[in-house]
Amino acid sequence: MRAVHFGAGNIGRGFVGLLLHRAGYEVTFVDVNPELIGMLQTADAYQVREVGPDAVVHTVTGFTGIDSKADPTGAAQAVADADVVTCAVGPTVMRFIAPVIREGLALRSGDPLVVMACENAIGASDTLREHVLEGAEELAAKAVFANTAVDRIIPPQDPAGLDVVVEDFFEWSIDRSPFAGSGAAQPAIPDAHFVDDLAPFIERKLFTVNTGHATTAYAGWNAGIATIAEALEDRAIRAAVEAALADTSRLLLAKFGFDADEHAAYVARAIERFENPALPDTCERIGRQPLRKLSRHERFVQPAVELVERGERADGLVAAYAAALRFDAEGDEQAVELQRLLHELEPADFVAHVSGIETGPLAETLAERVAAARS
Ligand SMILES: NC(=O)c1ccc[n+]([C@@H]2O[C@H](COP(=O)([O-])OP(=O)(O)OC[C@H]3O[C@@H](n4cnc5c(N)ncnc54)[C@H](O)[C@@H]3O)[C@@H](O)[C@H]2O)c1
Ligand SMILES: O=P(O)(O)OC[C@@H](O)[C@@H](O)[C@H](O)[C@H](O)CO
Repeated sequence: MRAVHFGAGNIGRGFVGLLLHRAGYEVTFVDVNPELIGMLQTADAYQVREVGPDAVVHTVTGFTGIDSKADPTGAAQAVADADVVTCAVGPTVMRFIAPVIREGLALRSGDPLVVMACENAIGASDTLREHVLEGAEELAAKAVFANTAVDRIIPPQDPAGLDVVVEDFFEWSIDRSPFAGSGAAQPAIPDAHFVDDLAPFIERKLFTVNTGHATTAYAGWNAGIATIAEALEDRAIRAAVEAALADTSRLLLAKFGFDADEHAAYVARAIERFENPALPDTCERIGRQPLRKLSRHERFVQPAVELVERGERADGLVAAYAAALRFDAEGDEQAVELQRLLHELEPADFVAHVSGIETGPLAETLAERVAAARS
């Protein structure tokens, strides 16, 4: 069985590539980083080293790499020949891999290709599908796109090698509904979890792990703290994280009917995972791409909108949004753009442009926070 995975970074090598290898796939990693691809082409194996109480060291073999910038035709042919295509390139990068997948589908014959985006975003595979089929609707029957939710904290790695250090926790939930009647079999990936309805899984993950993570990161950054674990030692920061997660918990319990105790345990486990002392993760990585994180369907604004629609307050999320406005990491293009927009746009225009809310009490509250962050 052959898999092509776009994005040979942390999640690519340390999570999706590993689970596909364990499922028996030969994995071709496609990336645009020539050094990384060179290592993937010459190495026979790399290790995924878990840290934590249930830690295991995994050895991944049977892979290769293709640089899609240098060899777009080779990458498209690999897609054409694959059983499964996955990606973990970042939600904003999916549109750049779409032409390669489109070209691969055009070359393909036989069963429909299974495509699964493994990004932190609701409906990422649907978004990828739109990009792939743009101007090429005739290819629609050649692929089945299934949404997924991926969860494993993987901090920045040593770029000189392929080995990856990861937490021992992982969860890969995949929507099984697109496979029914599609002509493509549900892939056999024993470490993944196929579900009939992905919404509770992706929303619980994004609005707990990622909301809590981002709240910690922005508060930590503003306090001059480098790591997530250190930030959580600060009582005020921990209280801010708890307030944001109290908001999302109210929403998730009301929306999906989760058991309250089980959800409280899920939240507590997420915070424990952030604190893992063996896995130093930075406020800069977790805060990366703040414009994406402040956008309409992301970890702060989406749950806040839904709470307000239900007649509830979202003060913890609003405070986290306000903290994010001060994220000014110099090496992060979106942080630079955020600071430009913050100072050039009127507050209400900033909220409309960045977060997609134009009117109503939440728009007004967020605009007040934007005005405060400008001064
Ligand atoms: N790291 C984590 O803890 C974690 C956990 C769950 C989900 N995710 C999600 O996984 C995705 C990837 O995150 P990551 O941490 O692995 O990032 P990363 O930066 O480590 O890896 C991304 C890789 O994509 C490659 N890339 C960029 N443009 C490309 C293109 N046009 N074609 C092919 N490859 C390209 C980069 O060179 C890089 O190797 C994101 O959506 C992220 O939100 C990350
Ligand atoms: O990847 P992002 O930028 O969407 O979010 C940063 C982190 O919160 C994220 O990578 C987590 O580590 C991950 O989602 C855990 O599963």
